[in-house]
Amino acid sequence: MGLERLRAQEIETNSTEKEVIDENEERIAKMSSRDCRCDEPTRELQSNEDEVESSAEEAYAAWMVKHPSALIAFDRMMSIAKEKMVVVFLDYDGTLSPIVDDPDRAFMSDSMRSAVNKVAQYFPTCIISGRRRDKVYEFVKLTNVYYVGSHGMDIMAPLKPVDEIDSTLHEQAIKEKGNEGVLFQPAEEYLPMIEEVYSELKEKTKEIQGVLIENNKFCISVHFRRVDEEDWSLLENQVMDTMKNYPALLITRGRKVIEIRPSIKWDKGRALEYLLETLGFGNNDKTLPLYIGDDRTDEDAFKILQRRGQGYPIIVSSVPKDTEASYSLRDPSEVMSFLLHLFRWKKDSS
Ligand SMILES: O=P(O)(O)OC[C@H]1O[C@H](O[C@H]2O[C@H](CO)[C@@H](O)[C@H](O)[C@H]2O)[C@H](O)[C@@H](O)[C@@H]1O
Repeated sequence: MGLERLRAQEIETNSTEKEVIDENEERIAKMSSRDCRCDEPTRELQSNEDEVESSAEEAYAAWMVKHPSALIAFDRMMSIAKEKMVVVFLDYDGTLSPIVDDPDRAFMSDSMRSAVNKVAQYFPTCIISGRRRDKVYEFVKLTNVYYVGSHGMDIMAPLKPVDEIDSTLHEQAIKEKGNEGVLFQPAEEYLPMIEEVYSELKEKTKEIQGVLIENNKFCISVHFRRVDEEDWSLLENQVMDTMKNYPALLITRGRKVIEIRPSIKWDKGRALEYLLETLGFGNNDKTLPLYIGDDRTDEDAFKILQRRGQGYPIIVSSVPKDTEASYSLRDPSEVMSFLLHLFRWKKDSS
């Protein structure tokens, strides 16, 4: 059973990992016994706060019927994986690191880094982020994973194959694409325009307290998490006003962020597909891609997996959300538990 495996794994994990696993285990045990708790007689004097919390929990539980926990369903999910190559795709913000106020301080914990590293020892692993690729590397600092930045528009697969498993196809890809590794930047021609818009936006919004414009190379993030709510519409108007002059760029929304990017038909989903095909993991019968992400842009990747009927799209969310994902994890700590689970599953079976 999944939880037993988590327990057995404690011997090999450090204390922070163990605390996270304990907490998740307790939470999952509660979820599993939720039906019993619903049958308990309602206490007469329940505070409003308790009521709000319990209705939120009920809504979440109802949502989870459609998007079951990937921790609880782990054994079932992996029952088809034995003869296949699992390929792991991970979003960064909100998936490997918690959401924080300052985007420059969205650090990954050492225990999460260790979990990703363990997984990457066994499976080709790729981090796909909206951020610029070098920034994600600065946070993650692992040399055994692939990095994709700018919402899929900046792909770099390293020269050194991830473990021996994918070496033949990977080497072939390197041979075809050149010595620098597999570099693919479908929006290269937009670079000067992105630089121009970045400078204009910085200038235009400089009077608004708390705004942060992040240059993500092929995309721009306009953060308003630290902007006073009463200034949100002013900021929005200024962004829209600037963007009127750039019809070749597209505006999308993320978590307290307005994102600007080239309006080409390319996104995290296309990048996922490109990597699967280019690196030789495209065959449905032989590979099982897992994609874990929390944001709207990750939905593009979820859709691709659904369309291909291949692998598992897993959403990270602690609230019910409209999603194409089949499974869910509540937060980055559950992501870490899932990754350790995956590592242990492979270690045990090899
Ligand atoms: O694709 P991702 O790796 O999830 O990147 C999406 C955006 O993430 C970052 O912004 C978000 O996280 C910040 C740090 O926790 C938070 O302050 C912000 O409000 C969130 O929107 C990143 O800064 C953006 O550039 C990425 O596009």
